[in-house]
Amino acid sequence: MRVHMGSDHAGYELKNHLASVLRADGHDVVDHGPRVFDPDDDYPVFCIPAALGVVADQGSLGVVIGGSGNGEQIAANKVIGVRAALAYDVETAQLARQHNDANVIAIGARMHDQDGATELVRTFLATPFSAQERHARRIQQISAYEERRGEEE
Ligand SMILES: O=C(CO)[C@H](O)[C@H](O)COP(=O)(O)O
Repeated sequence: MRVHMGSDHAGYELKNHLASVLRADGHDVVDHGPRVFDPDDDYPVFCIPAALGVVADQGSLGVVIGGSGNGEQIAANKVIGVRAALAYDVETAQLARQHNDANVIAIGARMHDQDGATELVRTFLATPFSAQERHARRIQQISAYEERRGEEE
């Protein structure tokens, strides 16, 4: 599977670690940066391109990483077609796929050790959407809102 990744300085080390783990697992990783560690860099610069990469690349998934994962999730969710979920344990990583058909996972590098974060990402990538009618219906309601965004409610 192709995996689009982006982070900021706080997620830089974990992003690089995950990129090599996922490549070893057989995934095709596209690294949207940062390419070098800069303690003053900003997550939207890298996480929005990663999210755009997911939307432009059908069947791919995304991983965005920062200190908490919050801003990275917010930035990714501004891209139309992205459903980014902040996963903080294995169950939220699973549910993000099963119930929400999330196409981007956000991870807080300051909240987990490398092995813990790796488990969350592997779980996310390996879990399919349940396709249950009630979940598909709710996702469709979000997509419909996205399409009419800016129009009067
Ligand atoms: O998690 C994040 C956004 O939600 C950022 O990684 C975090 O805010 C960066 O903090 P600092 O610039 O103090 O290292």
